[in-house]
Amino acid sequence: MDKPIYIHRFRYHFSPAKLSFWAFLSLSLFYFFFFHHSTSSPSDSSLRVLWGGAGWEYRVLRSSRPRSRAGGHIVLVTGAAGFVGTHVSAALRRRGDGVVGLDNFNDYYDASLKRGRASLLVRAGVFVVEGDINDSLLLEKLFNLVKFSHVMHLAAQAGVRYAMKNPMSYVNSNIAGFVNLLEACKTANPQPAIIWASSSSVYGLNKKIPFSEKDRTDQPSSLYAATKKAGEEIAHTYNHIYGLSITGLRFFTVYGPWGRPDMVYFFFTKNILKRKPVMIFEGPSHATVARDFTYIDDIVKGCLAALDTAKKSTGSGGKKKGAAQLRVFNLGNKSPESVGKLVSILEKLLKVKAKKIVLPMPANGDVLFTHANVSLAQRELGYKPTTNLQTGLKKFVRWYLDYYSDSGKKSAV
Ligand SMILES: O=C(O)[C@H]1O[C@H](OP(=O)(O)OP(=O)(O)OC[C@H]2O[C@@H](n3ccc(=O)[nH]c3=O)[C@H](O)[C@@H]2O)[C@H](O)[C@@H](O)[C@H]1O
Repeated sequence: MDKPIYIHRFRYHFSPAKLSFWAFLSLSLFYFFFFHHSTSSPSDSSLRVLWGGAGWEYRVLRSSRPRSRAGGHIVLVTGAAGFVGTHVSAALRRRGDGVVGLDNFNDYYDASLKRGRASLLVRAGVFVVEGDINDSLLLEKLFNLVKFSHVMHLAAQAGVRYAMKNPMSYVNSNIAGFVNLLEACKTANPQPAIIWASSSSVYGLNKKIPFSEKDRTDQPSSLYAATKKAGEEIAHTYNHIYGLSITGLRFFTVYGPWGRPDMVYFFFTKNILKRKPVMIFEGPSHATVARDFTYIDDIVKGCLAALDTAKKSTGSGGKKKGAAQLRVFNLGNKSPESVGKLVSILEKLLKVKAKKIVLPMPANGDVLFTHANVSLAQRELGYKPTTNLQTGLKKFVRWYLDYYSDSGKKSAV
């Protein structure tokens, strides 16, 4: 008996070879558009472009959703794979805010540490977009996709001494990148409120201690400090012209687990463990060099409080509708300690005697002393640092030993 005609037609169209071909083609197209499709950025061909596509948009949107629909901020965190950025992103997500991270994963220091932090964030439910704050198209795309209520801007070229080696990286990130971000924020609808990382280094050669927000900041001693000071002036302009609500936070030498390997507490730990010498700088006439070392958990609390107390920006469509909030706060520990004391705490925690070399501080942009007056932050943000250097370093050392324990895989750089 003849088979019905439709079965022949079926066989003709769906022979095993053709079926495999079409299946392969559809899967490739799906994979390409969902995971790999990226948009090119003509604005700067040097920027690595790793964003765009339906899958990427889906991840951005999912990450931006607050846990509960009622309330909950929607925050873009720049520098999310950085030291402070990771801790702040995780804390925001833990309490239920929607968080989208952004980071260019540059190689200023060991990028695998940044990848490790980003993996932590993925597990916490935060998607970190790989891209640069200088990429206007990317920022435009993100602001079109998500109505961010806040931007926590922590992406920056950090480090005081590196500014002598690579000055332009400070200009690119801390000035050009900041302006590019503010341009995107000013045109966004709604305009987000911005909280951003300034630095204790803006006090520069200021001699009055403890440093208060009212003290002079017109004598930066490093290019890093000068770019952060420029950021504060730029913030003033965007607040004044466009009604952006902006809060600058002057961080004082932040340290802790998942910290930055270019900072003293981190590479001194590495050197002590490897029985290599540590250089302790001293000022003229053997003056002690000291810092108001501030533990990361205290900084995170300050960042979240600044975000929670930020008023809305007043502009829309790039136009100011009324005066907007402009603030700056010190976030320090109120309790400076000498670098020598830091070394003696590390020696005890690591149970290794350090090979100390004391030498005059080179003319590298470092200042002798920092000490925060945090009474403004205490009054307005309820900021109250609670971790002393001994306790904070203990937590850092515990993390360090654990993270670098399988030293075959990771090596501190
Ligand atoms: O608060 C800030 O705004 C800045 O804090 C941090 O800068 P600093 O306070 O300079 O911290 P860090 O490098 O750990 O040096 C600590 C001390 O060790 C001394 N120092 C340095 C090197 C050395 O070999 N020996 C030494 O004694 C050195 O003279 C200094 O006194 C951030 O890096 C910076 O990005 C910014 O956020």
